[in-house]
Amino acid sequence: MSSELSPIDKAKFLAAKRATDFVEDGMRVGLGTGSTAAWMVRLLGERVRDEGLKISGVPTSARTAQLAQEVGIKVITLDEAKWLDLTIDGADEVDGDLNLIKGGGGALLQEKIVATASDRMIVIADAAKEVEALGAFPLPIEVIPFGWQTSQALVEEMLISMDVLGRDTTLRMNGDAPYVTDEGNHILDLHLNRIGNARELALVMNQIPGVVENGLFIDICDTLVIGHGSGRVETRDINDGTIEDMRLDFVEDDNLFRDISD
Ligand SMILES: O=C[C@H](O)[C@H](O)[C@H](O)COP(=O)(O)O
Repeated sequence: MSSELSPIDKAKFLAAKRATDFVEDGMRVGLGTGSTAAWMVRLLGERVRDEGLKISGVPTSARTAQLAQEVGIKVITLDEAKWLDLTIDGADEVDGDLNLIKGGGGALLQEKIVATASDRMIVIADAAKEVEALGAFPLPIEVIPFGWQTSQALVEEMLISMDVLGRDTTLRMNGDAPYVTDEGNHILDLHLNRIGNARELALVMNQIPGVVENGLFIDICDTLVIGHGSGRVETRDINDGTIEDMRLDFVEDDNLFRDISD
């Protein structure tokens, strides 16, 4: 079965596997969204089943909630958890300071709330997600449906006033209809190419009426786990500066690899 996995899927799996080592009995864990995070949820489900690991999971989307329940993780709400020990999530881009673009899968709002309410955020990714400067991946901006075109115009005006080079903004679609997030909102994707000052842009975007949240995660990620198709896994922690470089065996497990599509 593993031979059917592409190197990029192996990389995602291995990053997820290393990150689950940080999960301990009794923890309240934020469960991210996306194809990489889905591996992590499945691996935690294995540990719950095989080792009797006792954790409570706070999912960051309806689809992660469903997967977590399917694999036997106890699911609670953020309000029940109040504060989390750890959140593990994927990312669309990560720079050298561990700042991120997230929201390619539309879950940025819940993801940012959950990650911010955690003692530690671990991001898991394949090596292709590492960039020198954020922005090649379109930046998602979640807007409320009411007056979204006005919000879009205000976003574009703001980009001009900030001298941002790429200013093309598009409404994310789901077939013929606008994409709708779990919170009932829409998403504008900003095609910026390269973001000069991500910190400033993140603050400014959230001042625009109608904007609920943006996909820039600044100073939120503590630890980055990068997987490679070769089996190499790098773990970098921004707080203590540690870097770990290891190799993990890729273990075939039919149960694990079934139904991993997200
Ligand atoms: O909204 C989606 C999330 O931010 C994901 O974590 C992000 O898009 C990465 O997803 P994937 O692991 O599928 O590349």
